[in-house]
Amino acid sequence: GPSDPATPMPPMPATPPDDLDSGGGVADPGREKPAPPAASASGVARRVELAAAAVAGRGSSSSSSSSASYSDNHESRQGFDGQQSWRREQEEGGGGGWAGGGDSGVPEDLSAGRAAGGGATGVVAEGEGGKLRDGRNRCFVGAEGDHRCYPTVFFFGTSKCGTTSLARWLDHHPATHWVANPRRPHQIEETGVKEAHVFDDPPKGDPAFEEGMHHEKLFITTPKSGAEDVVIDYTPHYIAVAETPHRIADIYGGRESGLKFIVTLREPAGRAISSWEFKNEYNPKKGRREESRSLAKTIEDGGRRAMKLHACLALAKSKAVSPRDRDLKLCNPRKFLEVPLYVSHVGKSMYALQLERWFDLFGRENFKVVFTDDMAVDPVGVLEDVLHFLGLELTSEDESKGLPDMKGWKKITGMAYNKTKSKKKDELGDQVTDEVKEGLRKFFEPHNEALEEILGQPLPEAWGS
Ligand SMILES: Nc1ncnc2c1ncn2[C@@H]1O[C@H](COP(=O)(O)OS(=O)(=O)O)[C@@H](OP(=O)(O)O)[C@H]1O
Repeated sequence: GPSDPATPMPPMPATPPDDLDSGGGVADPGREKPAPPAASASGVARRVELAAAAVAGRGSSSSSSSSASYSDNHESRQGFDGQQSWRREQEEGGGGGWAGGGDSGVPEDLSAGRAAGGGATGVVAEGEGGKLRDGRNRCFVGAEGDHRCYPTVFFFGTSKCGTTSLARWLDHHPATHWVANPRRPHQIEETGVKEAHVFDDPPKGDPAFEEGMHHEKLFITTPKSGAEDVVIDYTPHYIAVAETPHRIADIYGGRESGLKFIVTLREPAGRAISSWEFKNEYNPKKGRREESRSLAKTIEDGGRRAMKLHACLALAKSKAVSPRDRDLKLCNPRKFLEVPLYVSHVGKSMYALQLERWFDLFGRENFKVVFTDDMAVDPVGVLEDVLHFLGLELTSEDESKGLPDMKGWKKITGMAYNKTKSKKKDELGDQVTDEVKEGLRKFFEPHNEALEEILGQPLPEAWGS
């Protein structure tokens, strides 16, 4: 992995400050995507009420700061800057938002254009971009006449596996569009990558985000896009949350839904250490480090917990427990691993346990697995592979279908993000001994074997001990 000095890494000219999160929606100022199609008269069925547009117009001003440490940090639910103003607006009934009138604001039937909820109006595109599980169209036309499509691609790390780099590389392709974060509705109008967090955990006690409101969240966070575009929900943490694949399947259906998934994976010991380093940071809002355990303690705790989860999953298999009961009840990681799951450094590196849920629901064939190792060695090749998986090309003469030349891509993929600073590595280096690293790698050996089996492809050689 990239922490291994023997592995060549591309130059990292664009390393952002540590606190620049991958969810900040940092748009590349030099890059403009071609405008998505406006609603054409022929593509328009009828006007419907779209409360979402009202929400989009009243984003919280406090949440646009790029220095907000946001990435990988939501389970804490404390001190989230956008949340308070959001809730206040909900309580005040501000502007007939999607929660207005006791209705979610999502039209009951997008394709039929039936009115629902509060004040704004919009138009529905008929029959483009496929259907959701309940028969609604995946694409619709917003209040301002712009065309929007729900995502059909989910890109979830694991975090610390180079997800930010790959997402930002992909963002340079003109056909990619990114789902915004429902707690930061202003992001809908921004271009650029942001972590969506539509299908993971609702903040506790906020009625606007209670369980079961994922459809509504998706509806308000869907970016301007055409049916031919690739709309991506990028949320590295999804892999860890057992509820997430079930929530997605409830809306889209399973294997037959046509959804695609991108998953980046890194040698698990290296990932666990990077995750521990990342969280070993003083959080001024909390007045403490998010992760205060020593690395050794993390490994001991995490290993013990992870093995219990492993045993539960084996039991569920032997008793033929349904995937839903297994994931949501019997073997929910929250019962076994560290909560918040963001500090489950060992548990989140047990990729097979997590991917099994996704493969069961959506089919292995719909997943593109990217090894971080390959991103370091052949970034253009990795990106091309991912783009092909999405039905896209690196280059095209048509500016809506690719970049004009390879030179652009070489430069773009030479950028690597979220590298742990050497100052921090030095500070924590005493704990990251060869012995600890070797111990961790040994621990993960059987899990890597399980991973190789469910992936049906060999793991990078560098993962071996
Ligand atoms: N191109 C490329 N090739 C190989 N490795 C890379 C690349 N880009 C980023 N990185 C390394 O990935 C780590 C950050 O991963 P993420 O962006 O997923 O982190 S985060 O979860 O979004 O915070 C982080 O690892 P550590 O430095 O070990 O912490 C980065 O150095």
